[in-house]
Amino acid sequence: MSITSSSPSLRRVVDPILETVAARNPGEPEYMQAVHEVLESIAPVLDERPDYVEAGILERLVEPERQVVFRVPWVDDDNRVQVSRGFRVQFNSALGPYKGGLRFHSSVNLGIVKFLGFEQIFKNALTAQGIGGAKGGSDFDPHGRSDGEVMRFCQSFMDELYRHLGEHTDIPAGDIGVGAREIGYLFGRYRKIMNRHESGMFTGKGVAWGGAEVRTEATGYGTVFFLEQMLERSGRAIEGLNAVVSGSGNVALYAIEKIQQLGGTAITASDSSGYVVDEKGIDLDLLKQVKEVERLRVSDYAERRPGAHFVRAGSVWDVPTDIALPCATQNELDGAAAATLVRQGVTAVAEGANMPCTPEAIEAFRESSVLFAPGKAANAGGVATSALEMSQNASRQRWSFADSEDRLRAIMTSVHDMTYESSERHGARGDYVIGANTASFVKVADAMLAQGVI
Ligand SMILES: NC(=O)C1=CN([C@@H]2O[C@H](COP(=O)(O)OP(=O)(O)OC[C@H]3O[C@@H](n4cnc5c(N)ncnc54)[C@H](O)[C@@H]3O)[C@@H](O)[C@H]2O)C=CC1
Ligand SMILES: O=C(O)CCC(=O)C(=O)O
Repeated sequence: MSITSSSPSLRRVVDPILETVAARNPGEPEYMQAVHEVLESIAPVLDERPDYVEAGILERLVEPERQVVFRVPWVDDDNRVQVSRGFRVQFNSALGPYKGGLRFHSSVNLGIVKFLGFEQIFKNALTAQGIGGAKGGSDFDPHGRSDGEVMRFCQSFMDELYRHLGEHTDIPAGDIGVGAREIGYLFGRYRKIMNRHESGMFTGKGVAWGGAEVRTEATGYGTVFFLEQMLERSGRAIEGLNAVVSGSGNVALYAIEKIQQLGGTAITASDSSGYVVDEKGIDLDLLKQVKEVERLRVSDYAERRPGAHFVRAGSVWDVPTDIALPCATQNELDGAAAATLVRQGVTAVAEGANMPCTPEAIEAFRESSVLFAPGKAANAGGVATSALEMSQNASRQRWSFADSEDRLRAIMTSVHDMTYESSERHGARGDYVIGANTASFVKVADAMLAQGVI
């Protein structure tokens, strides 16, 4: 269901907003895509709640509360000055302090950060952990850079960003290109500048210095927990099924781990150079060694693993599978790839990455009744566990791995149920896109309504 099938009066509400967003944010197709998806999904809510429209909730939602763009100068190993660009978009704090990751990748620009920040508002609402939405990052790419270069870049990045952060203001975490090493350097610089060990101002920290058990695993595990719930609702289970996974970073690795723990077989992993197929099931220890420790390519995995093969051309979505888990990056699974997956009998798709499926791909899954879990629901386990990290920091407690995993599983079950129930309530049972967008939008809109025009 989309608003395009709804009344002309609703189109009169949404179309001018989409036009304004397009005019105000030229050259930001990913941001437009994210806004379209949400606004086109919430027609049933707007129908019931004209007060949201009258209070200008939509117009306010699509305009970030604050956007910071800044220069990040740093010195490379050849003693040359490099200048990167830094971003933080503090999108919406109606539900709690700004919360969302930092991405370091050459493709990062303001539009990418805005699409991620916009998605984060709704994802964070679904976790029910009292966190607002934000995202940030830089066009600096850590790949191929020495530890010293990464450290100097992170320190310079924090030299500006620190003034916008704080445990009650804005709490960053990792995303593409920002893992344990980068978080260490960023946190260290903040601590030095502020002269205080403010644990709750960053999540994803090392467990020995304020980090939470399971945060590393949480996004991948959470995606699989959501998938498990979705399959269970239709009388199926992960056990015995094959999964095709894209990516080989944080989300992909731990999605693979949980699939294998639940009796499924994850048979692929990928990076920007190509993908590996390993019909016996990915050897996770080897993949972690190659990607996390040695920071090499998936082709190196294939070279060391008997029976696995590396494919440079084509797409990981060409591999026949029961389950597809896009865990790499935005728009990595398009309409043609979706058609191939459907033709080859895919049962369920869960987005570990943010917006990895194009609108055409989502439409193809809907038309074929493939179970489809949108990222803002399926990958909410990462940020939810970040909120658990903040709770532990505030109360100076430490929860065990098992306890933290139980809490993550309970949150993902609740995200699933909330999403499913909202899809039912809005006349689209089992459509998790409608369910996630309507359930989260209502939470944010109610908070904005209660807090007045600010
Ligand atoms: N880390 C987290 O807690 C969360 C991450 N996400 C999303 O999950 C996705 C992956 O993030 P992480 O695993 O954290 O990052 P990462 O940096 O650990 O891994 C990213 C992976 O994607 C691959 N990749 C990047 N660009 C690619 C391209 N153009 N083609 C093919 N592969 C490509 C990289 O090779 C790498 O394997 C992103 O969309 C991110 O926004 C979503 C929720 C939370
Ligand atoms: O853990 C966090 O604060 C943010 C994770 C994130 O960036 C995401 O959910 O996309």
